[in-house]
Amino acid sequence: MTDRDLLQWPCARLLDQHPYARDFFSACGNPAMDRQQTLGDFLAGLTPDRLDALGMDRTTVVEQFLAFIHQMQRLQADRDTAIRSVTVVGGHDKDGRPEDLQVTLSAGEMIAVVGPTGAGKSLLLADIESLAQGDTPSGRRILINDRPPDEAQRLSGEHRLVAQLSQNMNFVMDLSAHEFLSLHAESRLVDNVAGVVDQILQTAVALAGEPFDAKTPVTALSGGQSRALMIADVACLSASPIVLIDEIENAGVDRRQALGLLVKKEKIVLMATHDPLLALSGSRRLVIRNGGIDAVLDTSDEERILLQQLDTMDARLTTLRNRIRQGKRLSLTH
Ligand SMILES: Nc1ncnc2c1ncn2[C@@H]1O[C@H](COP(=O)(O)OP(=O)(O)OP(=O)(O)O)[C@@H](O)[C@H]1O
Repeated sequence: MTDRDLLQWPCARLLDQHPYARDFFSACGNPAMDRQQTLGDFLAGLTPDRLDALGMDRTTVVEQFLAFIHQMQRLQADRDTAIRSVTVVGGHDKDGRPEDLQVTLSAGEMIAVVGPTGAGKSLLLADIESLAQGDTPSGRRILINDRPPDEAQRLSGEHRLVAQLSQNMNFVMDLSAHEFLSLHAESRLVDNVAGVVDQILQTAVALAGEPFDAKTPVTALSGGQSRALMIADVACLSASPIVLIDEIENAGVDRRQALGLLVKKEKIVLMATHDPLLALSGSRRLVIRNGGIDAVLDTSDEERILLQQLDTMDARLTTLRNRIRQGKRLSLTH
């Protein structure tokens, strides 16, 4: 069916199948409607006064109506495909022994990925990023909302499911932070580009150890500032529901605040880290050994109490770090 076929539908059928069309009619001032009349006849019958009030000619009203229905259908389709869960179906470890488990991660959850160097943490993140289907060295399969992703989801560039924040961040464009974010916001077709850009900048400055100006070229940002900018960008602008973070501890950002931001946006956050503060902030941690998920540890009550103590220690360390940065002396009391 083409959009234009809608014009032949009786209004009753239209309202039944597209109830939101009522909003459009009420914007037209709810003119009297015969439910058996076709939509085309109804729109053709709008009086010149009504068209004047709408500020559109007859052709534009029809185009606007069809565009409105199309947009609403797209929004609904996006909502229906919202990511509620990601499931990792075990493959095998480096020796080919079966990885006999299935782990489901839910929206709004932060999960740490831990294990010694070379254990296979990055490969697990890469498996999720590529929505592996038994076609990577681990043989794992990834399910989205309990089902294998369709080919379009795997290949789509427009609706990327996964955003990856890697340790090495190199900007190659010579733009200011403000110009860079504006370009991104425009490409995402957001309504209020200036407002969104301001929000990202404020968040990034709050996250970064060292504040920076919107006019700073992105190539002049420090490692920590770049990461802060990208975390704020992913949280505020990216539609990707899954965020993979490969180590964050040396980034010089307020790390827990950064994670809280992503989790609040109902994203699924997976992070390779050995920092106890971050690992215990998650609901669970996946322990990787010899290429396989060896255990899934829930954060225990005792660990949550420990996390509060770590928070206090971290706050003290941050104060000391700031005093060092400001060239001050340290003392036993502050
Ligand atoms: N299940 C597996 N089967 C076969 N090869 C694997 C498996 N898991 C990991 N590998 C391989 O082992 C190597 C090390 O893995 P990876 O880089 O993921 O480790 P890592 O834990 O991220 O290491 P680091 O902490 O040093 O970054 C890679 O070449 C990876 O492809």
